[in-house]
Amino acid sequence: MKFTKMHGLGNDYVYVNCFEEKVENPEEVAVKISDRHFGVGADGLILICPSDVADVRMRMFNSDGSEAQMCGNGIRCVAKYTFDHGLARGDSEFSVPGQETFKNSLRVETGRGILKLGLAVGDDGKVEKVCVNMGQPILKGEDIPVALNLDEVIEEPIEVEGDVLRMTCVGMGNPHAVFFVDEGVNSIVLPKIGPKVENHDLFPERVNGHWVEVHAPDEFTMVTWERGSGITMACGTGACACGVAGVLTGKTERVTKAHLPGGDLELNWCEEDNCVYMTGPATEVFTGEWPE
Ligand SMILES: N[C@@H](CCC[C@H](N)C(=O)O)C(=O)O
Repeated sequence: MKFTKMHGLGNDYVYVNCFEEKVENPEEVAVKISDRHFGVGADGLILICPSDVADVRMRMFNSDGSEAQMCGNGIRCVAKYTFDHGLARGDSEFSVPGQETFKNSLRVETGRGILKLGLAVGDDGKVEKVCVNMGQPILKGEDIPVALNLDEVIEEPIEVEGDVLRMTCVGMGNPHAVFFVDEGVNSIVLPKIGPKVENHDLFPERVNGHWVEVHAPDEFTMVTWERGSGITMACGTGACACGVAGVLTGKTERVTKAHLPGGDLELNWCEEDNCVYMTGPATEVFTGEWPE
């Protein structure tokens, strides 16, 4: 099986072009191929497949083999692969209301529907940066899902190992719980608290957990424990959820820069269409062949 290793801000996945390859058991392959000692090493597996309704369809599997609805860093890499490898031409325009216009765009079918993306193409004809319309955030408790019968889950208490924390929950197709911390994100012991939050009874489908330090209304730093993959260097859907949580709690403005361990993302929860726009890089690292 031919594969391509790609990353978005260090959130790395093994990508398989399913226009050419067939992956019989992606859940099992994801676990084996993601292993950093016995496999290729990645946060998971992403399949780029033909679609009847969009340019391509993506399926993403965490390193524990679970399938997630969406991956923000992954979709930027899917767009780069699709354009750079000629799977689609992407020759129509894409614009962010009242902001940038991109000459090239793509439509990607995901577990949360069809998402549109604008491509910034460099002088070498390859995609350098991608802006994704991540859709409208999901705020109702049961839709995220969180086991709380609330229209919005803002600064609600959650007990973790005897401590009562305050969480704001946002769905970006997949579920996110955001914790604002005053004492800096380095004070968070992710391997200890991450699994407790991910598997807490309040989250029927588990959850991605993020800890956020706000520096200014337009700037924050975040660290992440991802559902199904643990600590990652970046989480795109998570950054969008943190941007939305910042607005809901009155801590940030709608346009923000998120600092993640692997680099920065630009976020815009646009008032005009209620959609979240996320802009960041996508990088191809190497190609290889997996024997199984
Ligand atoms: N790294 C991703 C999110 C991947 C899926 C997540 N772990 C989940 O299970 O929901 C991103 O960049 O959004």
